[in-house]
Amino acid sequence: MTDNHWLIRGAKLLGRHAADVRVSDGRYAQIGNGLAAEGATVVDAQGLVLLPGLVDLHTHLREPGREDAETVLSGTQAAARGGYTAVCAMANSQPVADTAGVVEQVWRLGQEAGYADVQPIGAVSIGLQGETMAELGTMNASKAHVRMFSDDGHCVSDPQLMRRALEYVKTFDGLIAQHAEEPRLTQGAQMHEGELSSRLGLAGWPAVAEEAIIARDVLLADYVGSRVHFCHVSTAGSVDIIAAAKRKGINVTAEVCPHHLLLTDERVASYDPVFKVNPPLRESSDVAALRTALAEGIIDAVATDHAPHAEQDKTCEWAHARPGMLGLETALSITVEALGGPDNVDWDIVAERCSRTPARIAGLDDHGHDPEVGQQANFTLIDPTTTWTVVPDELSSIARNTPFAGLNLPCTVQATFLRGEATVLDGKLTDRSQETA
Ligand SMILES: NC(=O)N[C@@H](CC(=O)O)C(=O)O
Ligand SMILES: [Zn+2]
Ligand SMILES: [Zn+2]
Repeated sequence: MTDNHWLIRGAKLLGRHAADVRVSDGRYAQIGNGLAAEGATVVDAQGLVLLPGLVDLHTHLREPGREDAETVLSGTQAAARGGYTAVCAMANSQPVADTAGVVEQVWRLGQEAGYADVQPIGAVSIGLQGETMAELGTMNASKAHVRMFSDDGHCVSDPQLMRRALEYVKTFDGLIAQHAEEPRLTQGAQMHEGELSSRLGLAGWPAVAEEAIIARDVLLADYVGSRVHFCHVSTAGSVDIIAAAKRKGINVTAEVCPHHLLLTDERVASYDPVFKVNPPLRESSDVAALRTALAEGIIDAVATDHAPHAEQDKTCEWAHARPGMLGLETALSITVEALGGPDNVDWDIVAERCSRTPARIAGLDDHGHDPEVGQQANFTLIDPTTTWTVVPDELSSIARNTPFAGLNLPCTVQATFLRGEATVLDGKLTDRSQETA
């Protein structure tokens, strides 16, 4: 059923004043008080907070290649339930998204599913091998309009390749999203290197392996005059380097993941591989520094690094388990928690870090806008007064590897609208199969 006219009644826009919002033919049509229903479907949004639809800079959708862990459909359904209207899909699929063909396929699958816009990220190097630059220009010129490139899962560790890639993307105002991990410093690494790794006898992944690459790439971005974005920043030392770079006016941006804002390496003591992730869970001093940096804007955005893994790749011995955890359906709740909880959070900062800024970084012009007549109606409605318990089997993702199982979290997503159509209503996915035939 197509429903083109909606009246959202009484939502608190950006958590501030309540207003009625009329949505017609995909766009905001009227914003005011006491608007008449006039044939529109009415959504009672009293007490709900309206935010621009969230935008994820870092999602692993696993299609093509590992549809047993996630598909574009299941991943974007998880996104919609998490309040997202757009996700950037990482390139480490099988085959790797290193050609126009693969990025166009992923883009089209997103459009067909109809739950969130999928913006493919292209690989920097062919096959993520870190040797030969992929055809960035061809991917940019394709229907998928790729502007962001990343070898995520791997670091672009060769400084010459990184330099050339930065030079190349500069020609079309693109950017490189770096997974900062000096591979020589993390060989065999199983967890954060610190007091606990020594005690548990697990090989360490030192903070300096991340910080050394971030420092190098800040210098390269400055030298080349191009843009670098740092994925999943996890240490206090990285925050210091990024802050210094920004003070100098160097064009760098950074994201932090919800799990790094909430969890520490102490979880590893359970040897439950659900807590294994790259970069690893760090120390409480890192968590504190990341929270402050996010609140202050030194870290620009929250990104999920949603990394679904099939049961057999996660429910095994720690050393053999794949790194990565689910994120899309829990990110908003954890961000609110990390920014002071539902009673104290500044919703404008949530909108900035989870929607406006990531949309700007990714170049998604129709996303990340506050309600304004004429803009595309991409938004989400959040109930800040409710809490929910994370039950893995109730998530929309195919995979089950959430590190937050059993946790009681603030805020529920009541509805999400993509281009003026509900993808989630009353907390449940809508049927989108008619929309996209
Ligand atoms: N974060 C992870 O631990 N894993 C990611 C890759 C990555 O983001 O580096 C994955 O693709 O599973
Ligand atoms: Zn990564
Ligand atoms: Zn990732």
